[in-house]
Formats: sequence, C-alpha cells, structure tokens
Amino acid sequence: MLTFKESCIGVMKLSKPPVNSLNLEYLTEFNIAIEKLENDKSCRGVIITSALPKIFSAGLDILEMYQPNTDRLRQFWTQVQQLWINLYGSQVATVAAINGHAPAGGCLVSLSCDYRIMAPNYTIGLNETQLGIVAPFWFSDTITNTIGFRKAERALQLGYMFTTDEAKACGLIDKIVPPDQIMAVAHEEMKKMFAVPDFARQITKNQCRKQFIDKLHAKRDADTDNFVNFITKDSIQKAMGKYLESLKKRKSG
Ligand SMILES: CCCC/C=C\CC(=O)SCCNC(=O)CCNC(=O)[C@H](O)C(C)(C)COP(=O)(O)OP(=O)(O)OC[C@H]1O[C@@H](n2cnc3c(N)ncnc32)[C@H](O)[C@@H]1OP(=O)(O)O
Repeated sequence: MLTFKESCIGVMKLSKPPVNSLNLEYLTEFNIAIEKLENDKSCRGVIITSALPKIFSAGLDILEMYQPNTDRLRQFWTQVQQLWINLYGSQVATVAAINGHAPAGGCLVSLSCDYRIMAPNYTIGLNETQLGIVAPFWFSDTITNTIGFRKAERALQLGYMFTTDEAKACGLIDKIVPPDQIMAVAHEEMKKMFAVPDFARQITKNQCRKQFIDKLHAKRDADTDNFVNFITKDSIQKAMGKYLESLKKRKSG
C-alpha cells in the first residue's frame, strides 16, 4: 500500500500486483493504514485509488477462500468486516478514484466511500453470484443504500458487472473522469466536502450509516460462522475451483 499525505488529505494507492487482490496480509495492512489516517488529527480526507494500470482491485483474494485453513479463513473474514467498518464508518471524508476494474470486494471498497469517480471503459459490481457465492447482508445493505432496492436486488442476483456508463446512469458511481484527471478531480470533490464543517458532515454521515454498522457489530460472530460454514461446503469449493480455472482459461484463451 502506498500511503502519503498531501496537506490534510491522505492518499492510499493499492499496489499489490497483478490485480490488487485482498488477502489476509493486505487487508491487515489496509486496515492499519486507514486507522492511522483516521487517528491523525490533521487528516480530513482520504482518497483511495490504485497504483496499477487498469485494475482498481480484483476484490477478495479467491485463493484465501479456496481449500482454506479454517483459522486463517476466520482471521481473513474478520479483516474484511473490519475494513468495511473502518471505511463505511470513517469520520474523514472519503473519495474512491476508481482507475480500473472493480469487481466484488473492489466494488465494496469504493461503495464504502462518500464519493466515487471512475475512469471510462472499466467494469464495477458485486459479481459474487457469478462465483457461486453470496454477498453477505452488509454488502447488500451498502449497494442498496447507494442505488436503491430494486436495482440492487437485480444486480446482486445476476452478479452484474456494470460498465462505467451504466454505473453512472444508476448512481453506483457519481462521476466519469478521464484517467489523467482522476486525482485532480478527486481533490476537487474533496474540497467540496471540506467546505462543510467537519462535525456537521460527520454527524450526518453517522445518522445515515450507523444503523448498518451497528447491525454488523451485533451479528459479527454469527456472520463469521456463516461465512466459514458456507465457504467450506464441498459444493462451494467446487464452484470456486471452477471459477479459478475459468480465470486461467480466459487468460490463455
Ligand atoms: C460468502 C462470500 C462473501 C463475499 C466474498 C467475496 C467477494 C469477492 O471479492 S470474491 C472475488 C471476486 N473477484 C473476481 O471475480 C475478479 C476476478 N478477476 C478478474 O475478473 C480479472 O482478473 C480482472 C478483471 C480483475 C483482471 O483481468 P486481467 O488484467 O486480464 O488479469 P488476469 O485475469 O489475467 O489475472 C491475473 C492473475 O490474477 C489472478 N486473479 C484475478 N483475480 C483474482 C482474485 N480475486 N483473487 C485471486 N487471484 C486473482 C488471476 O487468476 C491471474 O492469476 P495467474 O493466472 O496465476 O497469473
């Protein structure tokens, strides 16, 4: 993770080649970096983007969920939950500068921010069902809160990956920006949020999001149990093995 500060704005650049997949170690690093910025009194905003060309993040590392060690799988899921809690509940203003594809966990990271700008000709969405897995309730809450129930339900069922244009049309992202302008526009959007007194913006954000974060806190252990029981089922392991194979075939084909 490349993290630096530009006056009162923290910039986090995901940099885990080849596709910024989020494994246990990287999620832990991500959480430490965001918590550090959150606790930095001089930091008012965070921009999350990718240091890689064409990929914002491929989402959760599928290899963590394929033929897993159960203890590690639990730790992995705890870090995924923590990342969402940290981002969705952050007190600082957050902008996702989506400069590449953002499937599944990559989409969730961006949806957890306050504002999303995206470069053209990429795809974004919660495609979990395409892998034969199911996005947990807090993933669906987050997309529903962004694009509304009907569109979210349809997108989740299909595991639909939106083009940048489609994402803009349904409100999944806020603005389409040429790749060479994405950081400049992220700073402009951040300034708009800074024009509002921090405490008023923070309390308002809390009012909107707290109930959803509290819901996960109340069910956190059960959510981890569900995840571990679900992922370790034979049928799910088979589906995930097939999906991994299809990724490799697509590459060679
Ligand atoms: C109960 C479950 C709850 C919710 C759980 C999960 C949420 C998730 O996030 S699951 C992850 C879903 N992600 C995807 O489906 C993305 C899959 N990847 C792609 O579509 C493409 O790789 C991508 C468009 C991101 C990039 O395309 P390319 O630039 O063409 O790269 P390659 O496809 O050649 O990939 C390079 C290399 O990376 C491996 N890879 C890709 N994604 C992942 C991933 N998410 N986890 C682990 N590894 C991944 C891919 O297999 C290639 O590997 P090698 O063949 O060994 O080089």
